[in-house]
Amino acid sequence: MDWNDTCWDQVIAEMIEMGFEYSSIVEAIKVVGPSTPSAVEHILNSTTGEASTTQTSNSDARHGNALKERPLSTSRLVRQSKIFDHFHSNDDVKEHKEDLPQLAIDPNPIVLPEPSEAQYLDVDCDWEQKISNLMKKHFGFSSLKSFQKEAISAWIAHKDCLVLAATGSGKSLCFQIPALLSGKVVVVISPLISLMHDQCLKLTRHGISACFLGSGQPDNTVEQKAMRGLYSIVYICPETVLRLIQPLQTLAESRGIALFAIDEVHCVSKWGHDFRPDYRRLSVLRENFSTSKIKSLKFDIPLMALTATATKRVREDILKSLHMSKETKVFLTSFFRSNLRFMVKHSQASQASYAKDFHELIHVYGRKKNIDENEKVFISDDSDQLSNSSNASGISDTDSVSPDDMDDNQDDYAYRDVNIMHAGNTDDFLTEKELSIEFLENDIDGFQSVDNLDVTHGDFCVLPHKELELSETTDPPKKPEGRVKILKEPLEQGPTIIYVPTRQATLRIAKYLCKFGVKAAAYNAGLTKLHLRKVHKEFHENSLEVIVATIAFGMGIDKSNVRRIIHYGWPQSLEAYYQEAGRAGRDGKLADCILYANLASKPSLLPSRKSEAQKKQAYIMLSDCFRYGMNTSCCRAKILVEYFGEDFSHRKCLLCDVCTDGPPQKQNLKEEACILLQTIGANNGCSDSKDCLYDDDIHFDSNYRGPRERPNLKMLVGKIRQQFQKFSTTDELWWRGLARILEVKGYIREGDDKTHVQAKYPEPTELGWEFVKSNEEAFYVYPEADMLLARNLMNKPFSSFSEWGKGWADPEIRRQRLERMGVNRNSGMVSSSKRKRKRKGRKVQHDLRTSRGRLGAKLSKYK
Ligand SMILES: Nc1ncnc2c1ncn2[C@@H]1O[C@H](COP(=O)(O)OP(=O)(O)OP(=O)(O)O)[C@@H](O)[C@H]1O
Ligand SMILES: [Mg+2]
Repeated sequence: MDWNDTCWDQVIAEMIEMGFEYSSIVEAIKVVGPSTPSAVEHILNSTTGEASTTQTSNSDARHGNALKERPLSTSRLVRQSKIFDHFHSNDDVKEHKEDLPQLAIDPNPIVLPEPSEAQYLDVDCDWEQKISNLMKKHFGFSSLKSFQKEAISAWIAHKDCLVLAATGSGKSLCFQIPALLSGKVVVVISPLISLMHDQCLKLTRHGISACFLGSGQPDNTVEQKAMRGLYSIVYICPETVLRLIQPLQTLAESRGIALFAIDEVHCVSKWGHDFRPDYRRLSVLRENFSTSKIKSLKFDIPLMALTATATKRVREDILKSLHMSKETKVFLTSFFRSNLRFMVKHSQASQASYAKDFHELIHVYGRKKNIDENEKVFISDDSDQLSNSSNASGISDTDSVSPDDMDDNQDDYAYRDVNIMHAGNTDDFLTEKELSIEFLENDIDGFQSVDNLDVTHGDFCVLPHKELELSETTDPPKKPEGRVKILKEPLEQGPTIIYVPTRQATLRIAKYLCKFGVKAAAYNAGLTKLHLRKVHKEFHENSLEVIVATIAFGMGIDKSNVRRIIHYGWPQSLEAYYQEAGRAGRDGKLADCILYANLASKPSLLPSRKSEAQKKQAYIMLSDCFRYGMNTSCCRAKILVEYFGEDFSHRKCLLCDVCTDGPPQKQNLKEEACILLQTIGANNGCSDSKDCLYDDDIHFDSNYRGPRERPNLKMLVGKIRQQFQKFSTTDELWWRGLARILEVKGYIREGDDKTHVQAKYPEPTELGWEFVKSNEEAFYVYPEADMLLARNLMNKPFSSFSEWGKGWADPEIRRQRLERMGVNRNSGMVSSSKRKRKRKGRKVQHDLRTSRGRLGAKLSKYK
């Protein structure tokens, strides 16, 4: 035989993993040669479907019942074998060894406890050692992290489990190991095709057969093969699972399904940051893969749900929505990532601020000042495609914003990529082959020479985080030596991901960086899949330095050495922010997570088709994010992990900007707080405010009926400026910050029936009035980011608002302004829809005037 041994070994190893018998494999290879697909086809299509069974029975005699009950033919439905049926006994392996000395067979064959024992599995049992060997063989590391151990124990005990562990902590291993251990198929439900690609590539590289099914998989033979049990791990998008229930049931009865893993399971919940309605329908898994539905099953097929970002409410929703068992084990690990350095920086986050904000990046990566023609290709071709694709779908990045989705400020919003999988028809440039799993598998050749693709397997605890346990009262905190050393160390080399809210921004920033010799590329769902795949590949190969992406890039993407995650513009939630920031520093080394946001402007909700309840929730999440940005006094990592319900009360990260720069000086704002509360009360017709000093200069309808007629914060600040000389040049921004502090203290609340990122139509609470009346002299607080910003603005001759505040004394100016604000002396405030109509009318008039003007100018030429 002239085939070389390595080839043989590889094919045999792959096929044993798929669940085929050694003897059948050898027979098949003798006929078709050492090619896995051909050998698989041969076995499955062979008229001796029985042949394999016959051989199986021969080998059964040698291997015992365990192997006998592993079916190879889909036509033969047998009872679901136990998980342990698939572990080889020592004898089995010895026999294999004798037959095939060259084959790298696990020297420590797996012997698992009896199923009865497994119900109460002791983690010190031998199975851990077996897993360790498998891990060493496939992944190059040998010990499970404790949450992985627990999740696998739950699976062995046939229990459902919910795994909540930090980004990059190794959740995938929890469902990969069951595939290796049991010889059955693990079905992984995953939301993004890019993520499925990524994981399949990695698994294949580690010698584990895997495929993905879904809209991005044009090769329909892959689906058939998967349903016949030819892949150990099958990634499926939720829509496809719903379509494939029946074939999956057949698979469960033939080769067997070890587990349904629902990755990124926060997508199930409406209260999460990335709700996908199809995920919610995954309760079909419990209904259709239970002992009551499939008679040959002895246990319901376990569900394993995994995510890095789920609040308590989301967790509860997941358990309920997926109909997970009442005995579901919930494994919660720390969300804290001790090597991530969080920072927030004020920026317009627009083209005007690129030079200032990307100065450092250019310094790190840039090589030249002139545009290199080669580097232009990263973006130039696709910018045309982008405009085509967005026009074709009728969505322009900025046009699709609905005014209803806006809060006061309308800064960074636009159409946002929702899901690369649903991104429309951008496949035109891709051949079928290029999207097939075979192509993906071939792709790994390109990766093999790249050291860095294979992530290092560092735990995140490499930084001395024990030292983080500090007393909050130490002010300034004592910085332990280990941490100080880390702070002084420069960031190691590695790529950067910049997250932006719009597709246009991806292109603009990538282009800008390329100009300075940075190897940058844009990534958004409007670009062709060809481009996206190229970006992925180059990112993994380390030939790209910066990726400028929308949310389409990243979820679950595992690259060890990402050194910076920059968010350029407000994220929509802390869940999304932490999920994206979690791409950084997976090697355990120091990495930066910087949020550049316009701290002078409230973030807006991006347009989407959300129900009222969802929109309300989205505003709450946006508000949390806004407050994270405004915070100046609390460790950022603490805010983030506590957001997910973790107790971090006596700890600080000592890396973030707040920990390192320290909070600003506390200020006594008793007077200002009382004035604000009383002004609010006076304008809310509140009886407690009768003894206030302010006459109601802006006459709102005294018979106002509903909360919508309340003055908003901006107007209230106008009143304060007008009535108090000492505050006449203060900035609205500053008062906005104070109002937020009062809201957090419970002194004011939202008077509107809508949810806003902070109280927009504030009204005082009982507690607020008590505070005003109290004899407490002082009200010391840390000024928030917008207050500090306003203070800087006030150092200038006039801030925009102080200019605005100045004219209020003049009755005519006041009248005009009130009119512009939509306040009618007789009827109170006009409704927002009236205001909108008015604005529209004004715009039409303006357009008419300008076109008339232009026409006039043209005509005048001919006079
Ligand atoms: N027990 C372990 N020991 C060492 N490294 C591990 C271990 N388990 C997993 N890893 C490594 O951790 C890295 C991250 O794993 P994985 O992609 O599963 O993270 P994740 O928790 O799914 O993250 P995300 O939430 O971002 O999807 C992988 O490169 C993996 O090889
Ligand atoms: Mg993952």
